[in-house]
Amino acid sequence: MRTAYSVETVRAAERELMARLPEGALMARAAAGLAAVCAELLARRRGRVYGSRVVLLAGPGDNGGDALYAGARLARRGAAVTAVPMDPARIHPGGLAALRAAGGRVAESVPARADLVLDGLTGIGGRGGLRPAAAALVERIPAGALVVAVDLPSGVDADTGEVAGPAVSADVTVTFGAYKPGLLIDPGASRTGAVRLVPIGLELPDRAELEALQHTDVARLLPLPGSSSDKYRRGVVGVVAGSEQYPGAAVLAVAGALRGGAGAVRYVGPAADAVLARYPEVLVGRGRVQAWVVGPGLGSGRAAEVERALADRDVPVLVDADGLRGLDPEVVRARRAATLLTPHAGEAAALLGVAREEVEAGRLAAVRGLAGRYGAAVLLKGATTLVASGGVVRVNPTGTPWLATAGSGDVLSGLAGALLAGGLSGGDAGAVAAYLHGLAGRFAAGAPAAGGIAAGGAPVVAQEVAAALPEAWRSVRG
Ligand SMILES: NC(=O)C1=CN([C@@H]2O[C@H](COP(=O)(O)OP(=O)(O)OC[C@H]3O[C@@H](n4cnc5c(N)ncnc54)[C@H](OP(=O)(O)O)[C@@H]3O)[C@@H](O)[C@H]2O)[C@@H](O)CC1
Ligand SMILES: [K+]
Repeated sequence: MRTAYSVETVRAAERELMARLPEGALMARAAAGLAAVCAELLARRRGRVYGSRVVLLAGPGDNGGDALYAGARLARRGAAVTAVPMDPARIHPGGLAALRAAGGRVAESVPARADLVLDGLTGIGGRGGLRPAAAALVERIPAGALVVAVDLPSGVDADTGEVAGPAVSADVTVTFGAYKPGLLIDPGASRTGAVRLVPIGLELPDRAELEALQHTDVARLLPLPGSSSDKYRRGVVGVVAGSEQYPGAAVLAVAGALRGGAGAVRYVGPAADAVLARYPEVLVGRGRVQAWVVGPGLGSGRAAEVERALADRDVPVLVDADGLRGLDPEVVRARRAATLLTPHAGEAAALLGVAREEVEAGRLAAVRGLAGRYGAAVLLKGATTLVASGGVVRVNPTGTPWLATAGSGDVLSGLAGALLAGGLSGGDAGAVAAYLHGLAGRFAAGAPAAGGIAAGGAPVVAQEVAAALPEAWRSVRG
């Protein structure tokens, strides 16, 4: 499990550790780790550190101090290091002295050429969008320079990933002691480049503010058939989806459910012919199920079917797409079995009564808000999909922009429904489904399976994502 901790938690751990260590020891650890990553990047780019041009954007706080101490280490290895303070009257005194002693210099403006720029303007002490003096330095970062963010890209909110105004876009982010939520959640996550964690000895609580499942966590959660399993024990998923206008949504939700390990899928709705033509194994009509999936492609005027599924209070229900329209929090709160809501930003905005942009800018607050309001698990789709339930938020690390394609969400609904039917809680079903769905998207696109938002690959269609789900299962199970 990858975990991310809030600024408050990191600061508390830092205080506890500092009390036991000589002054400056923590910053020295951070700077040593930061300099080592920079040296590695310079060696890869230029063959050596000696003679490379390094620029430090130095803010007034300890983030600037980290950059200055790391710069001093690089200067001692023969790099030409220039620090540019955001405010010449406020620069970390110890860091400045160390840099000068190592032969580094200070300039008022950003040099026109650089191999590497260290962004030490603001770290976990940054608030809101960058102030004009900081933004002016960021604008002058020379083209072609590698940008390494110190702790986090300046202008990104460490706790939420919100970006209010100008912010740095880094190639690499070197973060200290713990991941911060803002490094894993968009829009901040798309500013970090590759994230490298430098351990500095912080002792952190077991419960993190944000979690990201890894292969082994998903493998542990996957419901697998045992020797005594029959199709009912593996779980029957009821899919209430599709309409005359959108029969494809039914086919894709059914595809996701079948590939999600359901023992059987029961289809209810007007698209039975289309479903059966593709999947003759599907049962048609109402009957006993272990989980319902309601909403994909329903169109309007079908609220009664959504209410009927939710009224079955002891059967888990996933509500997606058209099923989310006007969803009553009281009805959901009254349920005993798991409820998983899977909105995209627009649907989440409608449920919260805010603008879509507000959800996109504050995804963490939105997913928490919805989970709290409905007393349910909520999966907020997006480039970094978030799943909130019972006070825990998980961010999906396997997403790929190729999944932003028509019908991809229908496959996800069926998949998560099958996991609910297999006995997973709403939060686990959502997080595991997002993980497998992201991996399948990457496999279908021919993109790398690991790493941040994968850039490689080619366009995919939703059917291919469903078809790649078995490969995702196999890769997770190892
Ligand atoms: N915690 C740890 O374990 C360790 C922490 N370490 C390091 O310390 C960093 C935290 O340092 P920090 O607390 O000094 O805050 P920091 O991020 O430098 O920013 C504060 C300064 O920025 C300014 N400022 C604020 N907003 C701004 C804006 N929008 N635009 C422009 N300026 C803005 C603000 O100005 P003021 O409000 O005072 O006018 C203040 O002067 C942390 O990220 C890590 O790098 C490591 O060395 C060791 C282990
Ligand atoms: K920074």
